[in-house]
Amino acid sequence: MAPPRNRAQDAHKGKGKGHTSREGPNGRALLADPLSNKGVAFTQEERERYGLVGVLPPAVLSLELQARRAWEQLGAQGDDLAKNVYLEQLHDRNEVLYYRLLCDHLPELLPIVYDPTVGEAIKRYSHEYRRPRGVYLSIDRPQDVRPAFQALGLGPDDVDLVVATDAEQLLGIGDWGVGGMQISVGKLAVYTAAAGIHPGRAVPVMLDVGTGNQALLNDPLYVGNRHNRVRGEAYDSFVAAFVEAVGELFPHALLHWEDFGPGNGRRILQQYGEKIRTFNDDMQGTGAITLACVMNAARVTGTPMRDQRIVVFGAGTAGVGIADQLRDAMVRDGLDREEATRRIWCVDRQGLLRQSTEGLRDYQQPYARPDDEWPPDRPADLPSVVDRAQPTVLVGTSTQHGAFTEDVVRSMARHVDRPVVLPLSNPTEKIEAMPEDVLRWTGGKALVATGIPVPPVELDGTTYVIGQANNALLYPGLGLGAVVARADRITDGMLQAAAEAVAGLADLSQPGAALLPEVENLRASSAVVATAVARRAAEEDVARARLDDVIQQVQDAMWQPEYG
Ligand SMILES: NC(=O)c1ccc[n+]([C@@H]2O[C@H](COP(=O)([O-])OP(=O)(O)OC[C@H]3O[C@@H](n4cnc5c(N)ncnc54)[C@H](O)[C@@H]3O)[C@@H](O)[C@H]2O)c1
Ligand SMILES: O=C(O)C[C@H](O)C(=O)O
Ligand SMILES: [Mg+2]
Repeated sequence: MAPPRNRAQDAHKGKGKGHTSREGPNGRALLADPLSNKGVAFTQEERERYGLVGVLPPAVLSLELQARRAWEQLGAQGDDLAKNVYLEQLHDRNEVLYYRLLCDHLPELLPIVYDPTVGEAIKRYSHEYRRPRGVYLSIDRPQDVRPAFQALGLGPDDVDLVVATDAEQLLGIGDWGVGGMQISVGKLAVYTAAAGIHPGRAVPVMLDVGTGNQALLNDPLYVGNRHNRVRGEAYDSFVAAFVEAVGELFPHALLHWEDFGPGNGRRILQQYGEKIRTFNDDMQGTGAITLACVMNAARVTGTPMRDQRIVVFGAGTAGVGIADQLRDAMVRDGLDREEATRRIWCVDRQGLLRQSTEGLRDYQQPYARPDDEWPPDRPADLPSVVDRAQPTVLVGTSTQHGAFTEDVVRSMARHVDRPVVLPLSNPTEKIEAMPEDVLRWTGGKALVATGIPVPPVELDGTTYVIGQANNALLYPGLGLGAVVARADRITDGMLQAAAEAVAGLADLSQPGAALLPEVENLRASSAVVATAVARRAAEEDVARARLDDVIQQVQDAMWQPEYG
């Protein structure tokens, strides 16, 4: 898994001696190459060898001291968006230093490079724009898809991972066109910080098919395609050209789809999911992390999976992805598919989804309740559904801030002793309820996890740690496991193995314990998840790599933010 054109890493592996300009940039060009740049950490010998004499101030600093300086500079930034911009600039200058900072301060910096600040960075993309990062593909120039990847100068064995978005449904903030590049970049940063995916072997991609966001179309500074979203056949053949180019040029790469609209996202997965190494993070990653959460809640409450009653509010990409995985888990716990489906109530804009509901989408259909069970004249809004269905678990993937009102949560708590409340919408301004409120309304009885990071809540002498039910706790390990195993596909079994591994890492012994492992331990937990995923791939016969010592192979595959 040698990195392409990365002098710092080559040197680490003892291949760094005698480099000439033929093998990589020298002089000032070397400082401009973020994967090779060490800045003032270049030793005197390296400065002489690489044509850096007189280019740098004389002192040689260690990575630790550079990280201390960067941390100081970061602290001087005015707000979280400024911190995000600062970190992205560092990312563009010196990747080892960037990841060193990220790995050393994951709980503090994940919210800056990822959710929730990444939402702000997406919205401000064209205004904060400084440098490009990743591959931008335009639907107006499908002939450029292949040359754009070829221009990376990478060979067939050089890429492990491609993260792509078309930016139609970014987090809960909707369509932000080319600004969506920041979600591909942010997801990859998490892959590297959390699971050691090599930053030089991962490619963020923006599939610019236009935008329906009028404000962007009217903004003279907007740097994306200035037309409405293209749909239909042209869209599908653009996506097909992308999949084909990646498959041919980088045959071992895992293809991760992020923040597509529900129609396209599901269709793409149906088309390619069985054929290539690919997954949709919002449907499958979110489904699996939520399953981990519910499995642990079931441990705490003592209510087995098959007895759960689940209300999903917001039956879109994430909501139905979650419903699917919870249903399958109930089936594994002894129910038949029909019984399991009947234990899930999906509520969307139209209220409870019923067979007669107008505008039902195909992926919602399996969860539509029979009309004789819920007559058309019965109220079907969230409070009525909660009141009648008496759920043990309430999932929020609606983007509706405050939708889990005091009434709804109290009504749930009237029927179950320990209600499981999961307001998963991101970023902060979209969350269905804040954990502090949910805990207060239920006298500390609720088990809560959220998509965004939330500080612990103190209530009546107990500290409630809020697990972050964000796919970031799952997809890095899933991806690393698939890469190590060289899995042909991402199977349901691999997702299930990832969910079980994450669930098993949470310490549920204390009152107020989080339902999920702490972000602080994400690197260690991603390795455990990757090991479980790779093993399952081998069991299911989709692993192409020989896995003699999976634990060691996972460790060996994890890139460390260190200079060579
Ligand atoms: N925590 C996580 O890991 C995670 C992962 C994926 C998505 N999410 C969050 O989930 C939310 C939804 O994302 P998505 O990709 O599924 O989007 P989506 O557009 O596919 O789905 C949202 C659904 O909510 C419905 N909805 C909108 N307004 C509603 C209302 N007033 N009442 C009921 N339903 C309503 C929409 O009709 C749609 O079906 C976002 O905020 C996203 O950040 C969280
Ligand atoms: O990106 C995240 O933070 C989680 C999820 O993929 C989302 O779309 O909200
Ligand atoms: Mg997403």
